[in-house]
Amino acid sequence: MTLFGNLREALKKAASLRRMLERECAVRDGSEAFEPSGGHIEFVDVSFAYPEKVVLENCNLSFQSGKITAVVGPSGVGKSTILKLILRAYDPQIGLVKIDGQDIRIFRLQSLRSRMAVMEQEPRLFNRTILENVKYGRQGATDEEVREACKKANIHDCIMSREKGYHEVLSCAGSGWSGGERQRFGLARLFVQNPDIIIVDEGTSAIDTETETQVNMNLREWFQGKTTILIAHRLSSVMHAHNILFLSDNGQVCEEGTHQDLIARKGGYYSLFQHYHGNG
Ligand SMILES: Nc1ncnc2c1ncn2[C@@H]1O[C@H](COP(=O)(O)OP(=O)(O)OP(=O)(O)O)[C@@H](O)[C@H]1O
Repeated sequence: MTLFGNLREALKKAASLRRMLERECAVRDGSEAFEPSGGHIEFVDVSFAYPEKVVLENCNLSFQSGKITAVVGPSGVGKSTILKLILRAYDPQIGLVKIDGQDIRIFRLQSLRSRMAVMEQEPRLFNRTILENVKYGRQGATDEEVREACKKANIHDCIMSREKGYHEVLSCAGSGWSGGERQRFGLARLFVQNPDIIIVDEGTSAIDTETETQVNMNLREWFQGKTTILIAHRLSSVMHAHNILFLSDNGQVCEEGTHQDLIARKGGYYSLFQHYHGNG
């Protein structure tokens, strides 16, 4: 590309980012406290476009309360956009996102987001003690709650084997701890927060495949009874979901069911799975 071509592209991106930020400010705060009763999430006839691109058109989705739903589909189909709409980074131009039957726009943003968590597979760490890093999940959490969360996240013994235990100060990069261990700090933080709705976006994952598979295999156990959305950019893990939504262009659900259902159907999901794994 020529220098002018590059410049034009850069300016286009900057303009698009500015418009996006303007739109983000345009998300209006609601007035009601968010008190989910089950956390059943629905997209009702949702259409959504970024300034230069229509992503979802008349999209209808259902995420059952207390279950793991995986969202799968080709790259660029709108998987991450779906989670941005649930978190209200944006509002759809047409249609509704509902939780337990209520339009999520009525809720205070802070209240809504405090009951949801995006599981960060490479969590942000702070130059503070382990105790403080985990307490970041919920203001006011006690030391005992942190310890319980770390036990559940299977990192307690590892912390206790260190000289300063929970008082060891972490570096922002978490140096001296493995990717899997850092991921477990994030998990402990999430247990402390105890949200009703959990979003796992594999796109943010910088961990190795083995750790990732381990994480996804444990989702059922860790988040039993919580509405969990697994945005699956790769297919290594969706077998463990209670339901899989396989999306085609513009967010249409073209196949839905368990991994076994969709493999037996020998449709688009099956082909994608074959493509990644060589055999079904
Ligand atoms: N902020 C944005 N502004 C403009 N277009 C965007 C923006 N974010 C995403 N897009 C475009 O919208 C489409 C859907 O993006 P999204 O990230 O939701 O897809 P995805 O299914 O999660 O993709 P992948 O599996 O590759 O991560 C893509 O074509 C993407 O280029």
